[in-house]
Amino acid sequence: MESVGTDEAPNMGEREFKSCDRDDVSHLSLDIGGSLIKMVYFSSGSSSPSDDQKHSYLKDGTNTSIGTSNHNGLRGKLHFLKFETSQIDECIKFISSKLLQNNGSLNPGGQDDKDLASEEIIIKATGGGAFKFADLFKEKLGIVLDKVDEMSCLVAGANFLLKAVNHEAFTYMDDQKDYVQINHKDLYPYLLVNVGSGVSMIKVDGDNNFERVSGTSVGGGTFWGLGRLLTKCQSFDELLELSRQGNNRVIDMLVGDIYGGTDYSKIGLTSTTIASSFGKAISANKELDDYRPEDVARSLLRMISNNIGQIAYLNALRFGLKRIFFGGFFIRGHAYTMDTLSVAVNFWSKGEAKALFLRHEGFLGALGAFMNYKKNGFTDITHQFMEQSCEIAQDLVCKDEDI
Ligand SMILES: Nc1ncnc2c1ncn2[C@@H]1O[C@H](COP(=O)(O)OP(=O)(O)OP(=O)(O)O)[C@@H](O)[C@H]1O
Ligand SMILES: CC(C)(CO)[C@@H](O)C(=O)NCCC(=O)O
Repeated sequence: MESVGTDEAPNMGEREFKSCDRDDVSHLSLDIGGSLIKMVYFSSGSSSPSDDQKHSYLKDGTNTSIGTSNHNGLRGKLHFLKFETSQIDECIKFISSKLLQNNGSLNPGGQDDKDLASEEIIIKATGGGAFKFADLFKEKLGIVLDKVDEMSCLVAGANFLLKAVNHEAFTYMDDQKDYVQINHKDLYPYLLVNVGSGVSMIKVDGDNNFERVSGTSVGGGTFWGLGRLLTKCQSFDELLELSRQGNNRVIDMLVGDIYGGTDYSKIGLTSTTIASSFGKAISANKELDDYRPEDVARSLLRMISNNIGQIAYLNALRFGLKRIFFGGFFIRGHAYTMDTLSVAVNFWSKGEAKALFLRHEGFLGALGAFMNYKKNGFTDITHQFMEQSCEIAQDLVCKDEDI
C-alpha cells in the first residue's frame, strides 16, 4: 500500500490545478465552516485497483470482504486539504479540475445509494456551508451536497482517529509532546472540544452516542478577527507567528502587578498569574500603537485559549469526564495554544481531567462526513480500521509533519 501524504493546502491566491496531479478521485467529502473549508478525498493514484478490487468496490456496503481486499492491496491516499471559506471559488475550481481528470465523475467505482437513479454527482458535506453553499455547488459544478450533521461528523471523525490511528492523540505540556495509546475499550466517555470559528463542546458516550453540552462564541474566529483588527496582520499564520515572539506581561495585568510583586498564595495565585487579560491596556498614556503587535497577539492567544480551557474543564467536571480532546483548526499544533489549554485544564483539575490533542485536529468533520459513504465499501473500510486493523489506518493516514 502506498503511504499517504497530505496535499499542500492550495495557496489562497490564484492557483491553477494542473492535471499532473492526476489521480482517480473516489469519495470526496467537505466540511464547510464559517472560516475554512476542509476537504478529505481518497485517490487511487497512478496505480489503478486490480479487477478483484474494482469488483469489490462495486458490491454494496454489506460486503464484508472489502477489508481483506483492502488489506491485500488497496492502493491509494487520503488527502487532506483546506481552503478559506471566503475563497470558496478556489475550492470549486479544485473540484472542477478533479472532475475533468475523472471524466466528470468523482466516484469512479460507482455512485452512492441515492444517486444511482439520477446520475447526479453527490458529495457528502457537513458544516453550515453545506446549507449556505448548496445552490452554488449545484450551479457551478452540478454537484448535489448531501448534508450530514456537523456534530455527528465531528464525533465520527474523532472516534475514527482515536480508535484506528496510532499516535493520533497526545498531551502537550511545557513544550513536551507525549503520545497517548488509547485503549479502544476504555475510550468513552470523553469531552470533545472543537475550536473552530466558534467552539462546540460535546460529551461523547459511544459510537454515535453524544450530546453537545456547551459552547462558546469566543473561539478561533475571535482570535483571528480581533487579532487582525489589533495587529493589522494579513494572515492567521502571521498572527500565530507574531504571538510566538510576544510577551503577554506587557499588556496583561498580573497578580503581582496588583499585589506589589508578591504571590497571593492563600488562594493559590502566583505573582505571575494573569489577573486580568489586557488589564494593563487601561493605561491612559498608551494607545494601541504604543504596544508591539507581538505582545498584543500573545495576550490575545493566551486570553482565548485560557478561557476555552477553563470552560472545557468545567464541563468535564460537570459530567465527571477524565479526558478532554481538543480539535478544530484554531489549535493548529501550535505549542503556545496547546500549552495554555493544558495549563488551564490542569489549573483546577490537578490532573483529574487531562487535555489531549489530535494530530488531525482540523479534519474531524470532513473525515466524519467521508465515513458516511455507504457504497463501494468505504464505510466498511473505516469500520475495519476501527475494529481490527490499526496497521491499515496508519498507512492510510498521513504523518505528523505532513499537515
Ligand atoms: N489559514 C487560516 N485561515 C483562517 N483561519 C485559520 C487558518 N488556520 C487556522 N485558522 C483558525 O481556525 C479557525 C477555524 O477553524 P475550523 O476550520 O475548525 O472552524 P470552522 O469550521 O471554519 O468554524 P465553525 O465550525 O465555527 O463554522 C479560524 O477561526 C482560525 O482561528
Ligand atoms: C455554530 C457552530 C456550531 C458552527 O460550526 C459553531 O460555530 C459553534 O459552536 N459556535 C458557538 C455557539 C455557542 O454555543 O455559543
